[in-house]
Amino acid sequence: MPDVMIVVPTYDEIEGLERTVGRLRQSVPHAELVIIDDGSPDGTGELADRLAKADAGTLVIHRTERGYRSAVIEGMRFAMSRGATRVVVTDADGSYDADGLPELLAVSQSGVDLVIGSRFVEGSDVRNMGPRRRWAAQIGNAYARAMLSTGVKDLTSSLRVYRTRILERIDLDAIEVDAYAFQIAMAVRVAQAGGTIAEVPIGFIERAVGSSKMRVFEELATLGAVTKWGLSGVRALPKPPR
Ligand SMILES: Nc1nc2c(ncn2[C@@H]2O[C@H](COP(=O)(O)OP(=O)(O)O[C@H]3O[C@H](CO)[C@@H](O)[C@H](O)[C@@H]3O)[C@@H](O)[C@H]2O)c(=O)[nH]1
Repeated sequence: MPDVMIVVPTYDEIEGLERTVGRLRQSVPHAELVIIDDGSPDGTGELADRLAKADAGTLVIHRTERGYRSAVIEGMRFAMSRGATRVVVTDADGSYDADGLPELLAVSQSGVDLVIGSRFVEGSDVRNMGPRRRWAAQIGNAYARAMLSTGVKDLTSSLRVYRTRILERIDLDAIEVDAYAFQIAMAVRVAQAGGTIAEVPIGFIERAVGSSKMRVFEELATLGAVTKWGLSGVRALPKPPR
């Protein structure tokens, strides 16, 4: 029974997947890793099968539906069904530095319900992020912080460690937003469920292989969702970590 399950959603990530999985498995060898692939046309699913065949700690779920949010939620549920106490979620392109994961897990082990690998706190090391994406992320995060009255600096980071005890208290089916807004919604839900949240600085290098699946409308949809939540009184005031 794994204590930690790493969830890696994939769609057309054939170029970077093997390296990313290798680095994650090396960084946290005691964890299991599950790739959730949505029938990628580029053969990512077949590559995932080969990686799983070569390594008992790597697993694959093939889906016929498509979507980041539903893939991550499926991975979370799979982790819970296998008895994991912590779920790591990260991207397949290797942009979030796997070397930082043990530190995130140590903070999680100390009892924090959601540990965010943060690009925007002191000590983080962000490279190659073009000005448009950097500004979109920073302005979006500043807006969300103000609207939701939270001090969390990187609400949209997708390198996270959740304790399953907090996921069990969240109605995952009730989350309707996807992409960046999904990341923010999860932080809000953790806070509303009484969970603690901490940020840990990480290394981040903007993807060098493959391409982003998120579209500009996702950024606009995120601003719309944050505005709606903020105006209706939703707050993401996490309990400070003990
Ligand atoms: N299974 C599955 N995986 C998907 C899908 N869409 C995207 N993914 C996977 O989800 C991860 C993130 O998608 P990207 O396309 O790399 O997103 P991004 O635009 O680079 O945005 C990333 O950074 C943001 C913060 O700046 C994050 O908020 C966002 O979640 C993501 O990590 C990648 O591993 C990608 O293959 C999908 O429909 N299905």
